[in-house]
Amino acid sequence: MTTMESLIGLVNRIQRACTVLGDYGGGENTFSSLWEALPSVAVVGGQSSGKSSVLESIVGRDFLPRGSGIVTRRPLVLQLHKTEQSSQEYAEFLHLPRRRFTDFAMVRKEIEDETERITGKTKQISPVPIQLSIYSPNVVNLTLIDLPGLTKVAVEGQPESIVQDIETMVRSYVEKPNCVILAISPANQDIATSDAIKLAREVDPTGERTFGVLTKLDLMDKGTNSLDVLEGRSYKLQHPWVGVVNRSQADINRSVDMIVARRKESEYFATSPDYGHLASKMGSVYLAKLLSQHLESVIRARIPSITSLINKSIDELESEMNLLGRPIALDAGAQLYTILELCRAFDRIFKEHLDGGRPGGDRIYGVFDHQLPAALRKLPFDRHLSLQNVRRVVSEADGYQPHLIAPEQGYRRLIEGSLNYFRGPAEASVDAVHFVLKELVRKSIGETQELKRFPTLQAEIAAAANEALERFRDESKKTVIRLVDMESSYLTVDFFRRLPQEADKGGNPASTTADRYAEGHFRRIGSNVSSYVGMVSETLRNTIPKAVVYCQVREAKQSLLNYFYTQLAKKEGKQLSQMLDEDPALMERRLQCAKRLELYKAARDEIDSVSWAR
Ligand SMILES: Nc1nc2c(ncn2[C@@H]2O[C@H](COP(=O)(O)OP(=O)(O)OP(=O)(O)O)[C@@H](O)[C@H]2O)c(=O)[nH]1
Repeated sequence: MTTMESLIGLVNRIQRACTVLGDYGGGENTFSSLWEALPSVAVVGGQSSGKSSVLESIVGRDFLPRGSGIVTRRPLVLQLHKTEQSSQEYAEFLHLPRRRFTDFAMVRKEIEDETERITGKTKQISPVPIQLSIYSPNVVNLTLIDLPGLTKVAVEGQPESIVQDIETMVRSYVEKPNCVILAISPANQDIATSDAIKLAREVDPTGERTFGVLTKLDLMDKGTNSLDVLEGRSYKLQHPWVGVVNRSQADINRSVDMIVARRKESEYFATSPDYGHLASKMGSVYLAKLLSQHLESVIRARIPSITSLINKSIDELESEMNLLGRPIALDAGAQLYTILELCRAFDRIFKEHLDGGRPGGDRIYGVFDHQLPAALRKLPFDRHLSLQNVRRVVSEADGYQPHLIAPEQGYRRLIEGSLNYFRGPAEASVDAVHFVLKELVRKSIGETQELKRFPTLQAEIAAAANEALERFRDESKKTVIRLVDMESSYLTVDFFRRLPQEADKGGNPASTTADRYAEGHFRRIGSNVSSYVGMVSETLRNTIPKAVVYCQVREAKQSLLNYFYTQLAKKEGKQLSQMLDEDPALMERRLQCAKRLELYKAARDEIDSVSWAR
């Protein structure tokens, strides 16, 4: 195989693989497009400019749909493969692998049918290409993309927007720097008004990648010629203009053979008084060779950047595949192992949140440092130990016999009443920490990359972790309530013994009985109780956090999933595989990544295997 054949063959193979994967440039696709990096030749021209005729004479076969209106409604990627002389000519569609078309009338029919399969009978256009390979001794290796003809008006049954839609589609091809533009203009029309040249001028102002083709030279008025165009004086391009003479409508109607038409075309130039001196550089056979050579040199120049795109894509895909993880094993043992691994991965992240490697654990300290003290400060002791209330409680406790020295019962009741208020903040601390832990579970599940693919297992782990947290919460509540109850069950005697004696304080030992019941007395009782309660509050402010950490935080760190593990051990293979039920979108993505990786690797091998003539 010559270098040229292998280079174009290389691009052809990569192109086919791209189409199979739905990569033909354009939006939606989340993968970088290899298609767009590949050089190609796009055929553009106004309606009836002779596009189909040029393509057919390059191929040496008629196989393109004909008719009035907009016939080409999907891009046709036409890959030409030169085969041994005298070998059988055939065509193959990518969407019908293994079916060889030897009858080119059937090829035409299939293009029509396949166009409609996507666009419906609505005469809409679609950017999804049809891919056709032709194997023939009469072609040169070349890939051409036939695009809908540029038009100015919509016709029967076609929406108004089609004019713009076609231009947009054609433009999307020709504006790519890798696209060689084959701009078809009819000779019997002023070149300045050519749709093809207008578009080419816009997207390729320097004319580096535009090949001008002038059709219908035979249809010019007698006595006029196109030498100004063909010799580059009317519109200058970097590449020489090529004139062609295709079959006329009458030839087509008489089904003049393409090979005969090619011969007639070369006779036309050879004997033409106007173009005779250009004969060797005119005609569709020459055009095909010129394009093939040019395409080859473009491909050669593009190979390094294609290679680096491929390598970059392979790296990206491989790291994505790593994130997506391997497909799951089928036997129960391996599945259990996988589940345990995933649980551990989650647990690790959860612990990092508590221990400070990740944020969130500090919010637990926030509960102890702010929420709890604030709640304790807000307890309504002022009201409970108001003069009025103290007087009421003490009197009620005394009954018919008022206390003589100190109101023992009254003190107890006031203290007990006060201590009851501590239940609220104690339970609230437990709940607050519970919610922090729950939130950390949620976060940790989200952050466990390995779990992303298993929504079912995610839900199971979340449920198990939350259940465990509930249990820890119940335990913790019991414990903090017990702390409060312990305070009421035995009062600190020393505190009261150390209180200054009533008599010492008054300064007047001869104080009257009336004095005893005076305001000052109750106020003192209130303030004594208040300082006792303050002392208890201080104690609880320190002990509640200890209880909460002991019952909830420490347990969560040590045994969040313990119960889940024992449940897991009892499960059967089927239940385990249900837990490892992957997100279908993810399975799809892995499949796509794998296919794409295969494509890129194959492309890389292809490139490696082509020996360069440097
Ligand atoms: N005499 C003569 N007729 C030509 C030549 N090129 C094209 N024609 C005729 O011009 C008409 C239009 O040619 P097509 O090849 O169908 O043009 P097209 O650009 O593909 O047209 P649409 O696909 O409909 O946009 C046909 O009747 C061809 O026979 C040529 O060089 N000489």
